[in-house]
Amino acid sequence: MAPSLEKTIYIGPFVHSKSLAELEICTKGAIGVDEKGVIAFVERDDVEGVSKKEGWESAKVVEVKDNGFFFPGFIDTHIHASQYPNAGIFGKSTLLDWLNTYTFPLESSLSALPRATTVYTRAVSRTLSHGTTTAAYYATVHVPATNLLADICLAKGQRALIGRVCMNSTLSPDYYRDASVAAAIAASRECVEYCRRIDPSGELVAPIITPRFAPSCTEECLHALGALQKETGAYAQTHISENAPEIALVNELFPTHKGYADVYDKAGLLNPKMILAHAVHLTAKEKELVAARDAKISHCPASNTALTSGCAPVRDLLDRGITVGLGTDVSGGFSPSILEMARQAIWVSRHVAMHEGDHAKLSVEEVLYLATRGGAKVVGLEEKVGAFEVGMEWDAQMVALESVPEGGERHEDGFVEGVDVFGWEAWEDRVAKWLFGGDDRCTVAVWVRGRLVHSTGRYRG
Ligand SMILES: O=c1[nH]c(=O)c2nc[nH]c2[nH]1
Ligand SMILES: [Zn+2]
Repeated sequence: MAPSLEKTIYIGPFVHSKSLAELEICTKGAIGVDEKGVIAFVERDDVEGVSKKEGWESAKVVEVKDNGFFFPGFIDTHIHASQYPNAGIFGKSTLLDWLNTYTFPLESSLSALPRATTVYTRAVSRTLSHGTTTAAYYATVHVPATNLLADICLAKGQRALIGRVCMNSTLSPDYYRDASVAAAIAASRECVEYCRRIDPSGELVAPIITPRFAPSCTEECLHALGALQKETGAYAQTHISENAPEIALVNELFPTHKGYADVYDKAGLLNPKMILAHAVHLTAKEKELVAARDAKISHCPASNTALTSGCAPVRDLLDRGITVGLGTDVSGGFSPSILEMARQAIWVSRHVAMHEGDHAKLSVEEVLYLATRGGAKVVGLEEKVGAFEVGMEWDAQMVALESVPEGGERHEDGFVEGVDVFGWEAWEDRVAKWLFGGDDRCTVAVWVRGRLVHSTGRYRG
């Protein structure tokens, strides 16, 4: 059960997605959030009257300042908490050599709990500070360290799917892999049970079955994980069609299958509760299969560029009715910020458009939808988070475009921390300036289910 909170009215401009193509920008809003962190009303006109609403007379009031607005919390649909220390370290590697050079050694070192504590505490705090209120995490193969990540998310108040990584094939290094299928399943089951013990409602922390990717798992292991997903009703996540040598490897390892997506499908893993990261090079037939199974896709633009994997065809995926969210994919991706991913998604779509035409271009509205409502659909939380509607939960961030420090002043030339606002910009343009020029310095405060989970010195709540 969520602890009882103070009834609060959030007053000021708010921005959220109404649909893929449409943002609502309300320049004078008031949102009432009840003791359970649920949105009780959204007022767009009579803001002055809200404190006289019956039952809300003594509610706390939180106001936006500094040319700011409330925005839904971001949803990171694919992030390796265990790889956070390596963010930005990838050299000129591509996926398969990157895994062996940078990634497996780091992940393996997280068997040491003190090290895992440091890494996971920083990863969760850092993502919260960037406005990420929900994350689908990969941990490592280690059960105690994976459970520790669940503890940290619960304590810090971030919604999280916690994935213990399964990798039993001999392609994984012998210093870092599951000893057998039975051991992989037993360890995964332990993590599922642990998450459900510490958060029986699953409101904040829930388990996610995590075959690393097809080359890391034997066919028998993938089938056993499919069965475990069915038995537990948990979500699942994996990687798919990230780069060409990886796809060639999958075809070599699974010669009787009809391609990468078919490997997961035959294992019972291609279903509405599966999150597929990357999906850069799916064939038309595979996209049809993913759409038919209603599996979800996490678009990881920074990672796909960093590891030179390719440009994911997001417009095509959306046109086919596939649900898409954004993933930082730290540390294939260099940044823990979903705002940065939204920006990168726009850039990648421009590169696709250079070859395929303007239809491929994603707009500001569209990438902000992917960052919030799209992500919420990917993780099955679309009724609860991703927008400001009555009955949804207050997972939100207070954005300040300009931040004049308390007691401080503008620099004499007008310069302040944040995004320069001149005052004459249309609101749509302010949002675009945030998307392209903003960062965590603009994220003044963050709430999950009405609980304040991050704030900076500039928050006056
Ligand atoms: O971007 C990625 N990051 C990983 O850790 C990984 N493992 C398999 N495939 C992967 N892709
Ligand atoms: Zn990944």
